Amino acid sequence: MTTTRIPVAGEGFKPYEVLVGQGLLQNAVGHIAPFLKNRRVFIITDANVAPLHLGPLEAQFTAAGFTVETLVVEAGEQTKSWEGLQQVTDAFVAAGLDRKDIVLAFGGGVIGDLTGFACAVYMRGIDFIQIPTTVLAQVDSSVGGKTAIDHPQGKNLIGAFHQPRLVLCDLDVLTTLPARQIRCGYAEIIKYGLLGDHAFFDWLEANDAAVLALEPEAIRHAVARSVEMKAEIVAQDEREGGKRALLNLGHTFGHALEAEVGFGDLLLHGEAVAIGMAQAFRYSSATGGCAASEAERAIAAVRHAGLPTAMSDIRNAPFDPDKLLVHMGHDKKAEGGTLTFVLVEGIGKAFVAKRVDRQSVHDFLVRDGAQLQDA
Ligand SMILES: NC(=O)c1ccc[n+]([C@@H]2O[C@H](COP(=O)([O-])OP(=O)(O)OC[C@H]3O[C@@H](n4cnc5c(N)ncnc54)[C@H](O)[C@@H]3O)[C@@H](O)[C@H]2O)c1
Ligand SMILES: O=C(O)C(=O)C[C@@H](O)[C@H](O)[C@H](O)COP(=O)(O)O
Ligand SMILES: [Zn+2]
Repeated sequence: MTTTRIPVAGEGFKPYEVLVGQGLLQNAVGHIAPFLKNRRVFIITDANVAPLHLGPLEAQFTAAGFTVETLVVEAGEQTKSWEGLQQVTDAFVAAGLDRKDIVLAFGGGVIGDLTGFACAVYMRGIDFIQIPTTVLAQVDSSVGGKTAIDHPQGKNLIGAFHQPRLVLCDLDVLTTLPARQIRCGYAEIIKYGLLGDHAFFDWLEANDAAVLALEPEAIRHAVARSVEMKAEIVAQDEREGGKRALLNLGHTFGHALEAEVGFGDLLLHGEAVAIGMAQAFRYSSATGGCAASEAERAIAAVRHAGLPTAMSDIRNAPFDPDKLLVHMGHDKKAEGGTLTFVLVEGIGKAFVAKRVDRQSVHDFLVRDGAQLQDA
């Protein structure tokens, strides 16, 4: 299989490439060495990835004469926190990293977001390279430079835009992922079809089983097409002044659910996005913007992949609509106290809707299964 190279270039940042293919990590030093100014690398990974994949990566750099230092953090969303950030930056200080050093974020989206943010603020900015090891991180979080930690009131509330210098998506590392995590990545993959590429959605409808089974050609196409779409949008609007918000389809609803359950294994990000996308289609259909048949088809495709599509699919449902609305008020797309949502006219036709009526969202949430606290 050949390696696909996708350029990411925009006005406000240094261009970089996303490499997608098999066996990339077997030549990690070859890909990464051109970016190293000091003869050392600092790797951040988590406690699940380390025993599975860290050894060969460290050994390669050591054999090539580089000093390798590694920090292994706890796995899971809870690590995208002030404590997680403190742990990482303390390790940078202890290692004496300087502005010529490069950090490797070796893990899923949690590691990429946390490492990227630590690199954005340490010494006011040092370089990092993304080596995403989950489907979700390969198709989405490793590309585009959004880095952050969570706040109890809202997802990714403390963060920075900080682009990586290179992204290495080695499809081979995905084979050790649990099925639930592959499905989470699929949620962000189908998001691209739903927001702006009907042909990709059609292809996914026909090939979801092959993608979820990580069949080589299917997963390669799914990752490459997703990255291509993200790169195209980020190139036009790195700081989310307009079009980039489309990548947030399902996230205003989904992030509120994640915050409400307290950011943990009960509801993973991809699952929250899956429910959120279904809600965006149902809300758009209920308010007359999208044909019911389109909404049904979109939601059926998400459900067919084994993803949740309703709040009642979450174990500790029901949710209080007022509490969800408080979280939505902390969404980064909100403006002057008004809510912004990504809504749809149909499959592949998402748009940004500003000043969405709060009461209509409240009523929708109740119809969609949220329950008033005193009811
Ligand atoms: N920055 C962005 O643009 C962006 C985009 C989408 C999502 N995100 C963020 O990404 C995070 C979710 O990322 P995620 O789904 O990758 O979660 P994650 O980083 O928690 O990884 C999921 C799980 O898989 C394990 N894992 C990782 N690689 C593995 C492998 N190869 N084999 C076996 N296990 C492995 C991890 O240890 C973890 O338990 C969320 O915090 C979300 O907000 C950010
Ligand atoms: O890259 C983007 O832009 C996205 O919105 C991608 C999302 O999948 C991702 O979850 C992102 O972290 C959400 O950003 P936020 O600004 O809503 O926190
Ligand atoms: Zn997301």
